[in-house]
Parts: sequence; C-alpha cells; structure tokens
Amino acid sequence: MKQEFTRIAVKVGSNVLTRRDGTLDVTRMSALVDQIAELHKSGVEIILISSGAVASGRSEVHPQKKLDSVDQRQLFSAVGQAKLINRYYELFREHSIPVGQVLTTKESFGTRRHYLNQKNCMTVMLENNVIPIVNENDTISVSELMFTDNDELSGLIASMMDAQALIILSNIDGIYNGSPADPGSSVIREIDHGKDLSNYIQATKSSFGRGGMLTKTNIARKVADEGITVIIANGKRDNILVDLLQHPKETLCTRFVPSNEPVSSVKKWIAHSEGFAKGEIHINECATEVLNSEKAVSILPIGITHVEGEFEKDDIVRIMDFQGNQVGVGKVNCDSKQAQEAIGKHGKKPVVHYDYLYIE
Ligand SMILES: Nc1ncnc2c1ncn2[C@@H]1O[C@H](COP(=O)(O)OP(=O)(O)O)[C@@H](O)[C@H]1O
Ligand SMILES: N[C@@H](CCC(=O)OP(=O)(O)O)C(=O)O
Repeated sequence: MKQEFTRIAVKVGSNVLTRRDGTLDVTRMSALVDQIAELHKSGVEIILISSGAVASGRSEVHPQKKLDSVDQRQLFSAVGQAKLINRYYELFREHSIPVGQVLTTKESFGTRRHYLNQKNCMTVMLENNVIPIVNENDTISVSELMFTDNDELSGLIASMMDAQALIILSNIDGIYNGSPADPGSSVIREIDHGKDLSNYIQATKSSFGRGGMLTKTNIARKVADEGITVIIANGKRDNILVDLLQHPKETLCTRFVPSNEPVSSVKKWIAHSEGFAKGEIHINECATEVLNSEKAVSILPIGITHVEGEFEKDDIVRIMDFQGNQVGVGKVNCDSKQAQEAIGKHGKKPVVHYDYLYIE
C-alpha cells in the first residue's frame, strides 16, 4: 500500500509506556514495536523518541532515605533507561530489526557542529536499517540544562532529520476543544496555521508526563511551520501507528497542517535554538513591519534600537520588536560590541543575515 510518508519521527510519552502503578507496560511496548516493525518493513524510515526511563526505573530501586527530585530523576533514569532499551532491543530482535540508543542533551543542539554530528549519527543508522531510539540523557540533564520534555526533543529530532511527519503518541486521542473530561468536548481533527489554541489547553497533565498538552501544542506548531506534518494521537489505541499512516482519514487524531514553504536546514536549527540565546536585538517599528511582510529581509543596523547581553559572532540571539515582544531568533554576524557601535548607521553589513534568521 502506498504511504503518505517515508520518513517519520514517533514520540512515545511516559504515560503510554507505563501502567497506573508506574511499572513498565511491556504489552503496550510490544504492540507498538510490532507496528513500528510493520511500517519499517513496508519501507518507512522511523526514528523513535521514547520516554519512560524515569518511570521504568522507579519500580526497580527503593531508596533508603528520601531523595530530592534531582537525585530521584538521576537514579531512576540511570536504572530505567538500561531496562527500557533492553526491552526494546529484545522486542525488535523478534522482528530481526537492529536498534541503536541515542542519548542526548539540550546542550548537544547548541552548536551547529554538535547538531550535525548527531544528524550524521542518525542518518548512518537509518542507512543501515537500524532504528534509532532517542531519549534525553536524564542522568546529566539537570534543571536549566533540561529539555522542557521529550515533546521538545522530538520536535528537534523531526526537524533535524527532515522527517515528513512527527507523530506524538500520548494517552489522549488528540487536542480537545475543551476539557478532555467534559463529555461535550471533542477532538479537533485539523489545525491550520495561526489558530489560537490557548483557550482549550488545560494546565493538567497526565501522572507521569512532564510538559503537558501546552508544550505539545507549541512544539507541534513550530514543527508544522517548518513543513512537517504533526499528529497527536493516542498511543494506547490498538494499531494506532499503522492506522494513522494507512487510514489517515478514518483515524482519530489531531493533525497540524504543515506549511508548504520550504525552510532551510540552518533555519530549522535556528528555530529550535532559542534556549541558547546569548542576547537580544531590539528593532524599530519600521524594521518590525518589513520583517512581518512577505519580503526576505535581514536585520540591518539602521533598524536596530538597542542591543542587550554580550554575545560573540555566530551566537544565537532573540529578535525583539519595538514593543518588546520576541518575533524571531537568529545567528549574529558580529559580536555585541560591533553591533552596538553600528546601531542606526546606514550602509553597514547585516547584524543578522536573512539566511540565519527565523521569524516566528
Ligand atoms: N485541550 C486538551 N486536549 C487534550 N489533552 C489536554 C488538553 N488540555 C490538557 N490536556 C492534558 O494533557 C495530557 C497529555 O500531556 P502529557 O501529560 O505531557 O502526556 P505525555 O506523557 O504523553 O507527554 C492529557 O492527558 C490531558 O490531561
Ligand atoms: N526522559 C524522560 C522523559 C520525561 C518526559 O518528557 O516525559 P513525557 O512528558 O511523557 O514525554 C524519561 O525517559 O523518563
């Protein structure tokens, strides 16, 4: 059967993989592995981003004394990740599919070089028919060095690997147009660009999840803007992955319509690099206007009102409009001192070139 996608990233949330008591749901894992194996055999390249390390480690160790949240996460994930990958290894082996483990950190996306190293690693895995299984390296990612959650990580991976679709599997059928607990609300089937969803999303999240629906929605929108279809669906439903690909119209989920404007690889990296921003470039009203137009424009010194923070050439900065709202992210062409000196001057080189500018 002809499929819409030939390369997909699949993110499986903690809740899909754990039972109510926090133990690893091996039956569910096995069902998902069977589906991934079926798609893999039909020619779809798959990158799996799997949560579940902390949840699966929790039932294995029983600390003598009370641990703080960081210690708990480090201890449980160290034990749980080994258990998780071991399970995947055994389950995929039944289908004669080799898998490889990729543990990453937010910092590993900070420089273009690290980014490309990771991309190369996963590309070579796919070329050799190995399914990459990605998770955050929770043992060394602490507080500000952490991803918001694995939804954020999955967005980065889908974008970096030029996936055609990102499928986020959670314990819910999609984004509801009200409280999911309210019988009157239903799943929004399709979300177009620019639709404001903030009224629908509740702050609640499932018992083992980290970010909740809000991060899922923000990530989904960003990734869809880069031309990648994003699907949020229920990983606990039988055959969900195969159904999503083979019977997309009949399968319940929320689908973010992708933008059809191509985004370059560098811009995709910049789009997800906001967390590494070293400073801010504030622009005036006129520059804000042109930036929001359809034109391809760079940030020139003439449109800059002030510069905040200290940065080096090639660092990531936030672009702020005349009202102080963030409108984009870019890679600077000079350091903060040179940018400062050039403010308001005509005929100078761009501080952020269009090729390295991502407007949100
Ligand atoms: N409008 C909404 N539609 C669907 N789910 C929502 C909505 N608002 C809040 N949620 C909550 O988001 C949860 C899913 O996010 P999360 O707990 O992070 O899951 P995961 O562990 O799969 O990443 C749902 O179980 C639900 O409780
Ligand atoms: N890296 C963590 C994932 C935590 C997380 O983001 O969970 P989720 O919100 O379920 O995707 C783990 O493996 O336990």
